[in-house]
Amino acid sequence: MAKGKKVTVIGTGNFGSTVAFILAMNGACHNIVLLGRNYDVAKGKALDMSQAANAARQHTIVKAAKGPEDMAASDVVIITAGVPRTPGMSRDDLLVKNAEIVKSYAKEIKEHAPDSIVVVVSNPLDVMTYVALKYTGFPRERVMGMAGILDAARMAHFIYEKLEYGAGQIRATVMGGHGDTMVPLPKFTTVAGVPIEDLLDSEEIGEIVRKTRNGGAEIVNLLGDGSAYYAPAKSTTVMVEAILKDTNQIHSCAILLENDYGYSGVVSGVPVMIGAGGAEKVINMTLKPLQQKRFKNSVASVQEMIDKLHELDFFAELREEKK
Ligand SMILES: NC(=O)C1=CN([C@@H]2O[C@H](COP(=O)(O)OP(=O)(O)OC[C@H]3O[C@@H](n4cnc5c(N)ncnc54)[C@H](O)[C@@H]3O)[C@@H](O)[C@H]2O)C=CC1
Ligand SMILES: O=C([O-])CC(=O)C(=O)O
Repeated sequence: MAKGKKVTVIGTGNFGSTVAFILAMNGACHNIVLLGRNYDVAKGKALDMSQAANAARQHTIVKAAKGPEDMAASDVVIITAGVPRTPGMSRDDLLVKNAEIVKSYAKEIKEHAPDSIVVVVSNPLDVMTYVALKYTGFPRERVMGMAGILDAARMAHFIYEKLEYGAGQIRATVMGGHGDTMVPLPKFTTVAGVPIEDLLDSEEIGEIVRKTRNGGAEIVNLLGDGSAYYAPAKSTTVMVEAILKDTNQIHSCAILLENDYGYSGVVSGVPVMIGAGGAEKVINMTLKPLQQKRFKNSVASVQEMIDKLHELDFFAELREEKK
């Protein structure tokens, strides 16, 4: 257990509750704070999770926040508040509504947990990470979005479905934005070190890439009234534990690009070394021309949404602050 460590989870819906529950079950930290819109619901869930931690022989304490000030001294703050999509919608359709929600919480984090590392999960993920970055004013190392670990886990699942062996040994890589233009990278994907191109033909790999891109929508269509949360929550705890335990592991995360892969000023998913300081280093891999083209396309779709927010004068408050 990371002694004395504190994690605040904002949003007590499916994603927020599940991520907090997994952290409590793993004994990843001493204190978890649930900050939701309804105090009684947050308190009920916090009590339930604290009792589960006892059953699991962990001494993590989960508490409900009475207000945003209770996130003070958090090492990590996870933003899960936001509306999920329903069948027929794309993640991008959530842009304006969720940008307002993430902005309001980013301002609270800036005020009450100024030294924390922020992990964003609300969708559309890359733009929400950008919004959190701007409205906390934190350096890029301390504001990351979670998606690449989830998308890679989905790709690994689809590879296993096809191969019927290698479960737990599949290392998939997905870069780019967490949307329809994400970039699964079969060339950087192996099973126990064996490249998947030696195990599957190009048609089979093409099908895996398509299924990975559609992985979130497939679950949205099946659930009918919300989106996936078990794999997303587990993937988020991988990032949070890498921070709390200072592992220096490399994971694909959404981060502000600053002269990375030829881009600056836009958020996208790239391999990042994660440690106690957050995103301590962006790993620049050499992409082939087709991979570069797909990454460019993905970056452009995130940039379009950032531009749309600028058109709506969403960042006006920041201009006022600077004056
Ligand atoms: N990054 C990723 O890979 C993934 C991202 N997501 C995203 O995570 C977010 C949360 O998903 P779920 O927990 O499943 O949804 P949910 O509907 O179960 O919970 C949403 C939470 O946001 C809060 N919320 C909603 N409107 C709010 C408002 N106006 N102000 C303050 N809080 C508000 C709700 O009170 C609730 O706590 C969604 O935006 C979803 O698209 C979901 C899965 C994967
Ligand atoms: O599909 C969605 O809307 C939720 C999400 O981001 C995912 O599960 O990948």
